[in-house]
Amino acid sequence: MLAKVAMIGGGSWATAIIKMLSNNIKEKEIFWWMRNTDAIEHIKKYHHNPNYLSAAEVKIPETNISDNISEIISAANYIILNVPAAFLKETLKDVEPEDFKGKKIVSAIKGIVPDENQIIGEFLNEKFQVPFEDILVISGPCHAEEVALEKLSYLTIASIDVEAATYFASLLSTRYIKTNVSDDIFGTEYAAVLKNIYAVASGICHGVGYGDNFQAVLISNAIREINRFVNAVHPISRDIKESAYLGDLLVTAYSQFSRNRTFGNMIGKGYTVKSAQLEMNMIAEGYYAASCMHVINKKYKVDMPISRAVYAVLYEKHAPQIEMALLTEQLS
Ligand SMILES: NC(=O)C1=CN([C@@H]2O[C@H](COP(=O)(O)OP(=O)(O)OC[C@H]3O[C@@H](n4cnc5c(N)ncnc54)[C@H](OP(=O)(O)O)[C@@H]3O)[C@@H](O)[C@H]2O)C=CC1
Ligand SMILES: O=C(CO)COP(=O)(O)O
Repeated sequence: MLAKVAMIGGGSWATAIIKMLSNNIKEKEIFWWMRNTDAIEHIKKYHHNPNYLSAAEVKIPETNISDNISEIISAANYIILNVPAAFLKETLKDVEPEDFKGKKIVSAIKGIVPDENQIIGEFLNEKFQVPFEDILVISGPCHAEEVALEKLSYLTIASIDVEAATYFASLLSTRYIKTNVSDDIFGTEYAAVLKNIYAVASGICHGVGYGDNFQAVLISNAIREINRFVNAVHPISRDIKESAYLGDLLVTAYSQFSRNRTFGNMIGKGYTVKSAQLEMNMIAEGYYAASCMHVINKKYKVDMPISRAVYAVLYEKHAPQIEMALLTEQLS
């Protein structure tokens, strides 16, 4: 059966995945939903997304592109959700559980749905009755900007249905994209959410003046926090050093392209949350995740000093300089 893939979202990661899908040689039909009608007209006319990855001139092929989400979802059998988690409920407000029935729903989102405090898989399962077997997750250390430049990158596709994950991975692989497959949807999602908080921490530390030596200690502690948390939520045998976990943490904490690190750096330098968000024009998921994880961890009570420190800076207005100094006393 010919794969029909729908992309829901019009940001940088959506644009990068559209590029992968269109550079991949397997025959497929691509459908694309975004809310911005001016961008839709621009893409139809000039084959570039005017607002995201525009500097790299990512070429968009002839695509079925529309702002009618129901039409786009009904046309496809693989639906990639790719808006920041904070906007997922609004994006899917006119979508019914019936619309997702019999389709594979792929989350490319690395975030938690606010208010619900659920990872995307749990949210889809509870609100749209999508069986867990029909949920796929795209993760791994991979910035959209490097995809645009065709720099070698590795993605992990996770699903309980490993055969579906393997097939979907085969639609993404290209000369510059290699893929791994995993069955750990819960660990993969939570690790991707948490690394955004640690990338914010990394940026804050850089912003207040800590150097590479401390950064290495921070990230060594961060991977242990991730390990403790995913083991508490979903205790299976996994190697936390795999690229979907440790690799994603490293790239987000260190890369010049990371939205979360950039956001944290501004906070460390004294910007308010509002002004940092306005300056960026892109979404740092770690900001929302810090609050959601604070709530979720009330249930699990995992020791997470870095996550707690980021929450204190972003939501309790603690001074970054003081909060990070207190944190240094808790790391080893
Ligand atoms: N960028 C990357 O390298 C990677 C991102 N991800 C994940 O992909 C997901 C999407 O992020 P990314 O593509 O980077 O996002 P961007 O910051 O590039 O784009 C933001 C997106 O959010 C939309 N948006 C902004 N405000 C609203 C709103 N109020 N209501 C509805 N939609 C809104 C924008 O639409 P509009 O343009 O119309 O304003 C745009 O589509 C995130 O979960 C991220 O963690 C995962 C791996 C890599
Ligand atoms: O998940 C990512 C890279 O793997 C993207 O991280 P940022 O949102 O911080 O850029």
